[in-house]
Amino acid sequence: MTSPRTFTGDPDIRVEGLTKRYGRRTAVDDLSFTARPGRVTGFFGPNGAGKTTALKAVVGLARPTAGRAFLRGTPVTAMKPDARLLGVHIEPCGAHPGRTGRAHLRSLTALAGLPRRRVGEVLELVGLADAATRRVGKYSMGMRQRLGLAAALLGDPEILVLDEPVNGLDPEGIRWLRTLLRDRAANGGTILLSSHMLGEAAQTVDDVIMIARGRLVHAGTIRDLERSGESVVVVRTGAAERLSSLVVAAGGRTKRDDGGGLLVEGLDAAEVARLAHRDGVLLEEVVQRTASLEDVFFDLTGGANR
Ligand SMILES: Nc1ncnc2c1ncn2[C@@H]1O[C@H](COP(=O)(O)OP(=O)(O)OP(=O)(O)O)[C@@H](O)[C@H]1O
Repeated sequence: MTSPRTFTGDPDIRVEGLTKRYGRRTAVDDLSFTARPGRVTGFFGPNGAGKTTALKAVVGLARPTAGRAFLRGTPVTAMKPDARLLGVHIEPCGAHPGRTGRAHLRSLTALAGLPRRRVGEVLELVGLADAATRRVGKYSMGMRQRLGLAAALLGDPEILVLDEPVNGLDPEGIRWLRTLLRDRAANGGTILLSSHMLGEAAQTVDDVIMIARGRLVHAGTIRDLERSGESVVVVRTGAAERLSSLVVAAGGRTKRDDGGGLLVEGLDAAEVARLAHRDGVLLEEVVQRTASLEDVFFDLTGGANR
C-alpha cells in the first residue's frame, strides 16, 4: 500500500446475511455490513456479542452456517491467500512461545512469498526491533499484540482486519496504533477492527458497525453516533413537583434520579432555568449532562453481555 489507491466505490469488505451457529447457539445472526477504502470501520459489541466469530468468517477462517463475505466483490471462500491484499490479526496469533519474534515473522514471510526485508521493516514499524530476538513466551500482552500487528502488516496489505487490537496496549501504544491506522486509511487502506470499548476507539474510527447477541443494532458514522447522545439536565430543587409540571407543559419530560434530583429531557439547561425563574421556583443546582459514547453503546446494545 505504498501509493494512495483509486476509489472504485466498491466496498472492500461486504458481508451479506452472515449467520454462524455452534450447535444450538447462534453466535452471529443474519449480519450484513460493508467496510470501505479510506476509512477505519469499528466493529463494536459487548463481550460475547459475536465479533470474533464474524471477523473469522469475513477473512475465511470460519465457515458461515449461512450468508457470505466478499472481498472486493469476490467471495472470500473462493480467494487464494494474498498477504498484499489482506492482513489479519485475530488471537491466538499462532506464534510458538519458544521462538523469537523475528523467527516467527520470518516463517510467515517465507510462507506468504514476501521479501525477507519485510521482517525488519515491520519489527521497526511496530516498535519491536529491540525485542526481535527474545522468545515470544517472554513477551508482555502488549508486545504480543504488536507482534500480531506486525504479522498482519507483513504484506503491506490494502485491507486490514484486526480483532481487539487495542487490548493489552498502554496509552502510548493506543495512540501509536491510532496514528498507524489513520495513516493507512488516509492512503486508501481499508481497516476493520473490533472492540468492546466504543469510547476508547472513537478517535480512531470513521464508521461504526454495532452488534449485540450476534445481530446488527447500529451502522453509521462515529460523528452521527456522537451527535445522537441526548443530553439530560439534572436539577436540584425543593419544588421538584412544581418544576416537573412546568417542564411537561413546555414539552419536556422528567423523571427522578437516584440522588433525589430531577432529570429533564427534551429541554436544555437555559430553558429549564427560564421556566423556573418565571414561576419563582428556586433552583439549587442545574447541570447539563450529555450522554457519553459509552451510554450510547449501552443503550444500543442493551448492555447485552452473554
Ligand atoms: N468454537 C466455538 N464453539 C462454540 N461456541 C462458540 C465458539 N466460538 C464462539 N462461541 C460462542 O459464540 C458467541 C460469540 O463469541 P465471540 O467470541 O464471537 O464474541 P466476541 O464478541 O468476540 O466476544 P469477546 O469480546 O468476549 O471476545 C459466544 O457465546 C461464544 O461462547
